[in-house]
Amino acid sequence: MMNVKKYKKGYYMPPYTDVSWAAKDCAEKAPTWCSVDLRDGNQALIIPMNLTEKIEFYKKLVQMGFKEIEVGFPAASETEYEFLRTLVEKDLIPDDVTVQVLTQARKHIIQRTFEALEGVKNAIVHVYNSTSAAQRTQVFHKSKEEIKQIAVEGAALLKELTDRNGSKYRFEYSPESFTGTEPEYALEVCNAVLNVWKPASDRKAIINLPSTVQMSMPHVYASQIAYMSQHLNYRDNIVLSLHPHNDRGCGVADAELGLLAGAERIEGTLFGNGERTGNVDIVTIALNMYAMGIDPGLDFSNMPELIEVYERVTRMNVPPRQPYAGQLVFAAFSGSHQDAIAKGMKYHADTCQKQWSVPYLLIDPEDLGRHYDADVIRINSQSGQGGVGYVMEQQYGVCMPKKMREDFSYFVKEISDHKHRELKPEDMYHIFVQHYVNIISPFQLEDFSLKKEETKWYGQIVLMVNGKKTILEGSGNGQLDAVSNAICSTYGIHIYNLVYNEHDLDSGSNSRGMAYFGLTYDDRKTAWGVGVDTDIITASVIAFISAVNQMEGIKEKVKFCQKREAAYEKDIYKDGIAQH
Ligand SMILES: CC(=O)SCCNC(=O)CCNC(=O)[C@H](O)C(C)(C)COP(=O)(O)OP(=O)(O)OC[C@H]1O[C@@H](n2cnc3c(N)ncnc32)[C@H](O)[C@@H]1OP(=O)(O)O
Ligand SMILES: CC(C)C(=O)C(=O)O
Ligand SMILES: [Mg+2]
Repeated sequence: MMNVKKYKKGYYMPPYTDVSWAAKDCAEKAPTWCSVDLRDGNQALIIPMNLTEKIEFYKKLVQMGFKEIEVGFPAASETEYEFLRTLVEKDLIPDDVTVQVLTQARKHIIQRTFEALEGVKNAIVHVYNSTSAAQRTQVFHKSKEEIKQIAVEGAALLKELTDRNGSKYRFEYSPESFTGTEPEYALEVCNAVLNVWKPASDRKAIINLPSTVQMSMPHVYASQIAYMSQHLNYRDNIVLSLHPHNDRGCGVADAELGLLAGAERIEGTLFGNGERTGNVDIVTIALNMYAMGIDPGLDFSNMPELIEVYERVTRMNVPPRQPYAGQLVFAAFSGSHQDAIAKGMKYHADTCQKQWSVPYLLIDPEDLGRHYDADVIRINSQSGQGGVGYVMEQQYGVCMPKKMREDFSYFVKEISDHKHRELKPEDMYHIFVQHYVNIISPFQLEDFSLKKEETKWYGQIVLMVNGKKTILEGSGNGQLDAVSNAICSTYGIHIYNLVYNEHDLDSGSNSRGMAYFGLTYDDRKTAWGVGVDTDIITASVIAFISAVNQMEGIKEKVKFCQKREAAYEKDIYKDGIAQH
């Protein structure tokens, strides 16, 4: 049974702060990114990554441009410890990359962490303890003062061990469960930690404010961040960091508003892996910036490869609607979207647009290594002629006349609807060929030979008509006209309003041409046919005959004519002698 009375707000609004941050429309530059895939992401996996998998993921993060990477919780397990040792011993930490390690504020855990760090040049040692009202009461059974003391002692030990081994490690403190902590108290604890570290401009401390569990609307978290930003001591020597989780589905909103409110750094994971509903998805925040013209400083140009590595080593899936990354996030199935995208792409190509503004596509999928043909315009029963025409043109160089595209797209949609599935480009091409190209019943072209005399063309057209060889005489203003006149007058076919188009299919001396014919008959019906040949006149004749063959009732009409012809012949050649 659901019982709403069981719940109340678990967060605390901060005392009034300057809210001018809320008037900004977006961050001015990218924050410092810190990937916590190998720690927070890893600790949430059903099977945490093994050493080999962690190394592969780590290398990918470095390759993408991460300069701060939380590589693990070295005191947690042998694998975690060994991983950091491997990075050191195999010299896998570039000079411009800082590895970060997480530790509880407990002496033996901190000591073990420092053992793992032996030989690391640039490190951030990240210590945390929970400060929330719920954890103070239920988990630690300690007063506010005692909890603050845990943080202060942990901070002091970090400083002592760092000073002792002569390294210049940077420090990070997280009041874990910050979002369930009274802001004034979180501030008091953070300031107490900072008083131990006394950060300087050349060795800034990181204060990381996690929405360990997301509890409020994003502007509340942002107000908490603004409050901390405006009241922390040593503010100029602090990097204010966010660590949003996603319990209410607002991780990205928390991060974006938190940046406006004063934060400078974001801890998150690729595709939002992490505890429960995950950590904030760095891909989304970074590409949201990219889409606004802000360089995120991370490289996502081969998203398919990134996804492949991520899915393999974490055994997680990137859902199809995951922003920027999911298989379907650039796909348009619906007709009006496809039409606008196809026209937008053409506009961009024709006018050499520098600024991306194609309708329905927030960014250019090709920037992420995705392809228009395979990823964008996809065909099902919701699609329209714009999309169908686009795919046929891009994939097969088939540029149908506009009216024919309409005819073809309805045909394609109907098939998709009845089969109840998406149609791939090869399916459509197959339908196109079967339905329009070189249709041979009842008429099949065998040969034609026409000559021009003065202004007119005369000659013979050899056809198989329902399998019977038939020679027709024809004349007309052009060769096509001669063929058309011969067939139409012999079989009583009335057509008007021809639509004709042709183009090269391939290049080179042996190139083939494609010709299209649309014939209007019975006032409103149109039949379409297509011919392909190295000789464009032959292609056109085939297209014409194919279109005639597509006319409704043509088979019956031709059969009737053939029967009448046979009867007539029987009549006049009765007994082998001509009667008239
Ligand atoms: C929100 C986050 O993601 S926080 C990070 C969480 N990640 C992980 O925990 C993954 C790695 N952790 C581990 O492998 C283990 O927890 C270890 C090895 C670090 C420690 O294991 P254990 O010693 O068995 O202790 P455990 O983690 O259960 O902690 C329990 C004790 O530590 C105390 N404790 C927990 N966190 C902290 C902390 N951050 N600082 C100080 N004390 C802490 C608890 O109050 C409890 O104390 P008690 O025994 O006096 O009741
Ligand atoms: C360790 C801390 C930063 C954490 O992961 C969290 O609070 O979510
Ligand atoms: Mg976390």
